Amino acid sequence: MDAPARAETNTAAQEAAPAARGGEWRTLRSYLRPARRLLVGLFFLELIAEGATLIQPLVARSVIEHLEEGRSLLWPVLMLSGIAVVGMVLSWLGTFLIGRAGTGLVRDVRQRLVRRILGAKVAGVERRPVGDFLSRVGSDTTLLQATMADAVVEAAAAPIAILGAIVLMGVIDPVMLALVVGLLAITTVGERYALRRVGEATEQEQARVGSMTAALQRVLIAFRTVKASGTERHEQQQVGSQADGAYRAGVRSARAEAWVEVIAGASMDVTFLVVLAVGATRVASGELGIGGLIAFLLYVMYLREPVETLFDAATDFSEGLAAVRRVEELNLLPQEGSQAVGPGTRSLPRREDGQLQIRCEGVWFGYRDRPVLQDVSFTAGRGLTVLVGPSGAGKTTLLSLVERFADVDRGRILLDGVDVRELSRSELRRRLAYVQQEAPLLGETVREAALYGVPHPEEADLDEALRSVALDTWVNSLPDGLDTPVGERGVEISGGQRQRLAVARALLRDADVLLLDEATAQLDAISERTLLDSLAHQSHERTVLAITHRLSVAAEADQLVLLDEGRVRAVGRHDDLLTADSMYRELVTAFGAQGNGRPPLLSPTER
Ligand SMILES: Nc1ncnc2c1ncn2[C@@H]1O[C@H](COP(=O)(O)OP(=O)(O)OP(=O)(O)O)[C@@H](O)[C@H]1O
Repeated sequence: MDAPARAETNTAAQEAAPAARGGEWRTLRSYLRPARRLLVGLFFLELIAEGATLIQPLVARSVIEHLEEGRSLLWPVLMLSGIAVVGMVLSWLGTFLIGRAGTGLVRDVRQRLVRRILGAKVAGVERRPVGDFLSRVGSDTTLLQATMADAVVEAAAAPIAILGAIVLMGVIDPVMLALVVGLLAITTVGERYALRRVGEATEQEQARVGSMTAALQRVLIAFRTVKASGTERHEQQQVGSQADGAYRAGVRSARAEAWVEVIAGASMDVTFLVVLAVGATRVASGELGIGGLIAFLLYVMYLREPVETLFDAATDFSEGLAAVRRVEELNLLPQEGSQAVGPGTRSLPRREDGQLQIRCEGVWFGYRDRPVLQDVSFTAGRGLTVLVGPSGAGKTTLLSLVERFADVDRGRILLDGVDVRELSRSELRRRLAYVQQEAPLLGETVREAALYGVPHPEEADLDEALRSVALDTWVNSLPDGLDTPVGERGVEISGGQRQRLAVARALLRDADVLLLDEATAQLDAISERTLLDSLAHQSHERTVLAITHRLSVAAEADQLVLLDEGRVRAVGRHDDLLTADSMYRELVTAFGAQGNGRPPLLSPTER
């Protein structure tokens, strides 16, 4: 296997592995780093709130002692009220700030993920189902919010609150304290087991949600095909079975969470009853005052909250770490990087005549270990060069290599003598305009779609580009003209109009090279003719490299490159190939037989 192919396989293996397993805590810390000041502030706020609650039992003991001694209750009652008010204010502030920190954390993680996805290599992104990205960026990050900020602050403050209570309980009665600590320790063992189950089930649930989103996405993209094929029920079962899988994992998670809750609650209830029973005997034997017993019981009740907080935080962490693992897998997507490979970045001088020569020299390329292009060599200069050949011959792959969506395994692709790998990707892509096979539209209106990625949009250029793809009349007929919405996937316009709009966008980019991957495939014969005339005109000023199965385009070309099973079979003009190459003749005959509404490319005698 070639080195680049091996590198790609290795990266894929890395990705497939549970990416950040074991390193989740480090990752989590990196997520929290930007909010660390706020989190530290919240931690102290939490401590003050806990402190205020901690002294309540002592004040309560003092109320009882005041009552026993017949003294005024004014000060103790005022103190209790003051503590309650401070507690409420701090509680509001803490809840709000924790919520804000959580939302901020999710925003940061989402923005980082989107940056990583957009910077990733094309192969890495196209290998995954789209829905999988959506669920990781959407629902997994939401899970992080519920978990992290709350859990981090509260889990950090709770042990201190527990410690404070334990110290004060020790002051009141060390024997009963030993009892309480022993009981709490026993319950921790069961809780740890249940928590591990929560983490596993949550990860499975999120993975199933990802698969469900991906399945639904596929259905929505091919909605008409699904309807026309009558496969609604089948698809419903497919998506439904993923939803069912998520449900079953969710139930497992809920069961484990319920156990955590029960263990937390039971440990406190049992502790309270044991303290009450043992405390009563100690009061009876005079080892403890009644005020002391009441204060101790209040501390046991007080302990319930931080102990439950700790248990909840542990559950949240288990869920959150499962989300971290899934989010981190996307963060490991191999990145393109903007820099050129090799000794240094070169740049292409702007040419006055605005066209660049593309030269392929002995290009080899394979997906994993399967060769797709083999020793491909040809030169495309000013004018229209058309790549033709049977399906799967490697035409789209060749354009991908010019755009550097992937790099050649062997050989070189040169732009005006400069290896494309020695150019930064941004410089390279600035000089190219590319229309991909499906011609998807980005932008909400006709104007936005046409100007997408156009560096210096000018209204006059826009009008001209629309005219040259014969869309001007259509745009004028729209209710809001250029500002008419075109729908999420451009479904409110026809396939042909969408392709023409994509070509207009490519023309507007004013690039030196136009790369068109079946850009006329969805046009009717008359529209195709118009677009071809326009392209022929454009190609006097540019280098156009176009793929087509329509040989009406090929006949217009300055040069044809016939690819077959990844190899260049013939290069020349339509007439030359017609006489010299039997495969080309067969393709032309087959095309003529389909009837494209134009004069036949072969005369009856040639056939
Ligand atoms: N991302 C990929 N991973 C693995 N194999 C791929 C990938 N993309 C394309 N191939 C394979 O590479 C070969 C060439 O594909 P390519 O799309 O370049 O052909 P093409 O000539 O453009 O075909 P068509 O005319 O049908 O669009 C095909 O056998 C295809 O299955």
